[in-house]
Amino acid sequence: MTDRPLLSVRNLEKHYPITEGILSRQVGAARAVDGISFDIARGETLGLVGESGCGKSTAASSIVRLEEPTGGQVLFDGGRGEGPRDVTQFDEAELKAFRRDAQMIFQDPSSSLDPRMTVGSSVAESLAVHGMTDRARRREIVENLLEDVGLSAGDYDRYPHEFSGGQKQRIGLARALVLNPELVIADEPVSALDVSVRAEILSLVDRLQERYGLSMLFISHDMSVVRDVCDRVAVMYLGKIVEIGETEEVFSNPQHPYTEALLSAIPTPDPRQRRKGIDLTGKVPSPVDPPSGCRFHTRCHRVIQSDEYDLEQSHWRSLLNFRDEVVAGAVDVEAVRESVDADRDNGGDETAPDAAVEREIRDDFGLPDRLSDDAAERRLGDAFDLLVNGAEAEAGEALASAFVTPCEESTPEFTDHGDGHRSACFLTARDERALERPANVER
Ligand SMILES: Nc1ncnc2c1ncn2[C@@H]1O[C@H](COP(=O)(O)OP(=O)(O)OP(=O)(O)O)[C@@H](O)[C@H]1O
Repeated sequence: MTDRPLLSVRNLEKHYPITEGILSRQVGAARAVDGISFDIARGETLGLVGESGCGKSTAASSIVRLEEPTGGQVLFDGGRGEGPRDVTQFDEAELKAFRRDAQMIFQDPSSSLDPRMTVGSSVAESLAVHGMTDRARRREIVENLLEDVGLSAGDYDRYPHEFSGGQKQRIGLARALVLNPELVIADEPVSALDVSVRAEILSLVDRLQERYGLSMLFISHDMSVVRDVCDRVAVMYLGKIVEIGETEEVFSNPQHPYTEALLSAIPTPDPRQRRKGIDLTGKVPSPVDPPSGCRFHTRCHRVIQSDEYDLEQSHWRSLLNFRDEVVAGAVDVEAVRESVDADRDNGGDETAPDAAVEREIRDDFGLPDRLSDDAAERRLGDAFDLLVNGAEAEAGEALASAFVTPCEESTPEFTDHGDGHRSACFLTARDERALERPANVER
């Protein structure tokens, strides 16, 4: 036994080429996993959480090389006493041996079960593939394992269709454990299951992890699931890890606004415990053209204000949303004008005055009729004058030069909060710097 982690992922990257034309010329790349690093200790469960599309599954399949990583290292320090070795450099034979030590569990257990094979033979199959020729011994191991996962030895000869979703996932667990792996990567193992059986499967995973001394990478989009089974959690957003730390610490003291937003989405029976309405609207942007700087800045409720202004935070967020939509040419002023006209029911001869159109657009974006900061209001007003007069591109330029957040200008580095808790956000970096200053220096 050593103190070295079982798995060390270093700057792992998976960029999918985007090609065009009959010659499949590469015109870009989807940076699904864009330089992530973490360790998993022996016997530890690390959760990898984030919304759909953040790159969690791609990270998992790149670690076990179901997909070929395009960069970085995956150092595995398995029990063969050879020390940490880089999975990304393994040849076929080494990869086969590694895949015995590192098993995956998927969201849909049916996908890995052959409907024409008894579940016992399905579970026993990999024993045969890896050289166990004694059929009776194989059967004995599998029958014991079926009992370990809460099924019975008698289930050996039954077929997948005879089992419920939860039972099939138990079979999935048995299949993953049959070769006595050191690492299990579980990709959303309970997401496809009825809520009523999720807790059972999660507590089974927890029990098996302890009993078999497994290290686990547990992938989920659901923070509440992660809390139950993980020692530490890594929060992933658009190909990057934005926060990592011990589960209790991350849950009680989240440092990254994205973590905060994910936590606020957990339903709690006690409304007093609910975190204040953080609106995680919209989808994760495309990894083909991720936002500059901090990738979360386009959705962040704490996006940092420019020093020039002092606005209510929600108005600053709205201003940036408005700016981005105008720059993207996505604000249809004429459609707004028509709808204002229709509402006024003025017979259609008179078009809505610009002021009414502006009010409607402000309303759509959650912008007040007048911003509290005079300088910001002046610049917003100027942009509206251009916009309602059909000069959309100029309005976009005016907004883009007037309203800029430091979050989009450079990429935040990790700040260390102690005990391995780290987050990559300018806000926390700024707070830490402020704390380091002597007390007599004004913040
Ligand atoms: N073969 C591919 N080619 C191009 N882009 C891809 C490919 N596979 C995945 N992606 C993109 O990579 C991003 C990450 O996808 P991934 O499935 O890893 O996310 P996820 O967090 O696991 O989400 P989900 O839970 O929905 O699977 C997505 O934007 C996805 O569209």
